[in-house]
Amino acid sequence: MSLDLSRVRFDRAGRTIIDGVDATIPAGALTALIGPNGAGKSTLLHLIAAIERADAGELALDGRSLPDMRRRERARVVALSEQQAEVDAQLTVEASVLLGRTPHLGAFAAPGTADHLIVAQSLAAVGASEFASRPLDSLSGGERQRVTLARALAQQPTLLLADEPTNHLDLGAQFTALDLLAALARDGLTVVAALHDLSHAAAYADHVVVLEGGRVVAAGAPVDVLTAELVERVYGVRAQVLPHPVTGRPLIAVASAASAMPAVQHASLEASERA
Ligand SMILES: Nc1ncnc2c1ncn2[C@@H]1O[C@H](COP(=O)(O)OP(=O)(O)OP(=O)(O)O)[C@@H](O)[C@H]1O
Repeated sequence: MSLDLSRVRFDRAGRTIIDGVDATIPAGALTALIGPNGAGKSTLLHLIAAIERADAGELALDGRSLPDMRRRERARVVALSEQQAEVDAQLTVEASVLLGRTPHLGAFAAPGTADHLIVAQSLAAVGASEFASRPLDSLSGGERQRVTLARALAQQPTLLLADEPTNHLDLGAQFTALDLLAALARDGLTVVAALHDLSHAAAYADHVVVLEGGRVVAAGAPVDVLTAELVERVYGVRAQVLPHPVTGRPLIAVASAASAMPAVQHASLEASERA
């Protein structure tokens, strides 16, 4: 299901955080949402998931307004994977992932065998089966991250939003999570992942949307968007974009963050060199 954002605006505390976002997120593809800290990535995911309501604009999934959908119906089609502080830390991993089934259960209905099977499959998909019976608050950051993604998978959405899904994960687990998201997209799921690692975005995304200051400053195929010029302009970092030796996808090699340093820092460096 394709997602269309049109002139989306969101203000908070007197500031415009999302400032007229227009974007088309392709169906059955992995879209990377990238941009510097504070660009508005998490906020935009919250607006799509209707956790927050936009002050203006439209957010539509296959032509249907997401904010206007009934909550329960929306929860059957959209899942947001983010590390949530509010989930009861005493819950077991299994019970927490089972919460993902809630939108699919009838009123007052208990989860059935099929729901437990989906939970087990979701835990297996993220490599979290072995800690299924442990309380959430006994998990490491990376283990918790996997459980968070498993809960979103258990929701069996058609649109999966993942906020920094590789956060806290070790190198192998990062690629396992990205492989999983890419495989889900190939199977028809529309995936939007906020990512910080541009090489991850380049390696895995079919489409990239770059946010800066609450605005879309570039969007398109990774090879067209992730240029050295864009990296320097948006992140203030000098980089070389090389072809990955195996995949040929862009690989962002950072040569220097010098252009990101404030002038005062240069001055103090020079002073310390003279001393
Ligand atoms: N409750 C709030 N009150 C005021 N400003 C807020 C609030 N929540 C977020 N913001 C501001 O909105 C802007 C966008 O924040 P958001 O978390 O969406 O950015 P992000 O791109 O996800 O950043 P990061 O990469 O650091 O996670 C930031 O400037 C942030 O300070």
